[in-house]
Amino acid sequence: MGNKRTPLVAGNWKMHKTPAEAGNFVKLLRESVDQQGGSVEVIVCPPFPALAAVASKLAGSEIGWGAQNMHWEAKGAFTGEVSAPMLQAMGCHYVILGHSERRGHFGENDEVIRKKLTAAITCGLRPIFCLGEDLATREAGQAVEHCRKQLRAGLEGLELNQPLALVVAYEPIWAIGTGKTATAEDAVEVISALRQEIADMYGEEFASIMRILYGGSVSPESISSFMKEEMIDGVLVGGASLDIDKFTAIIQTTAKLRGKTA
Ligand SMILES: O=C(CO)COP(=O)(O)O
Repeated sequence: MGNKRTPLVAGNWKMHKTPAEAGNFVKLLRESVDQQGGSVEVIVCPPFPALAAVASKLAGSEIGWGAQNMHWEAKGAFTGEVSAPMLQAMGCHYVILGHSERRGHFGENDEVIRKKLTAAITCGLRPIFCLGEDLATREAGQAVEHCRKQLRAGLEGLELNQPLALVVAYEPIWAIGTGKTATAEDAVEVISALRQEIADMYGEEFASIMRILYGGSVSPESISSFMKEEMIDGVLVGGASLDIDKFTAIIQTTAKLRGKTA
């Protein structure tokens, strides 16, 4: 029974780890979680300077990697930025877009995020499109509507040829880095609404295949409550993905509860 979606465990390292630290980490990760036959998809998203080290240590492994941001133009006079073709040339499969830290600290709005999503997909990168409400919005009972709106705003006019080209991550802002996770029920409520929205935009079949993750203070202790819910297709992990034991434990619990056998 259940759905056919392969669970995804993604580590967002944010602004952590030098190239040497990142290389050592993924070497250990490879030793402990590679060779599961793709029952769980695992990726890490290091900062830009560590991408080359990660790519070289993970070459030929089942573990993938992605970036945390990109510009929407392919090239040009944009000091300090990197583009989708550059990330693709580094072997990135994924790019995190729309993260609340980009929205909050760097002023990224729906229009910017939409342009980035389009550029990434056009280039063959899979965006992990993050969205989520702040505490005031949740307390006002507006969480579901807020997230639906963010999803629609990001995807407006976006052509998707296939549902695996995009991953959505529900990350309530009040749960990020706070040690306070949403309950699995909270996450299921929002994620079900997002899946319905995807069905309205792209059709039921699309919505049954596209993956929607939860993120926000995910830990070895909380992972099983999320992975018991068929509606949640994996997790986007911040702090706990920096620690090899914690990240490995999260992956192993996900494999145990939800791993797909080929
Ligand atoms: O922002 C996050 C992942 O993108 C979540 O971070 P934490 O797991 O540290 O709360």
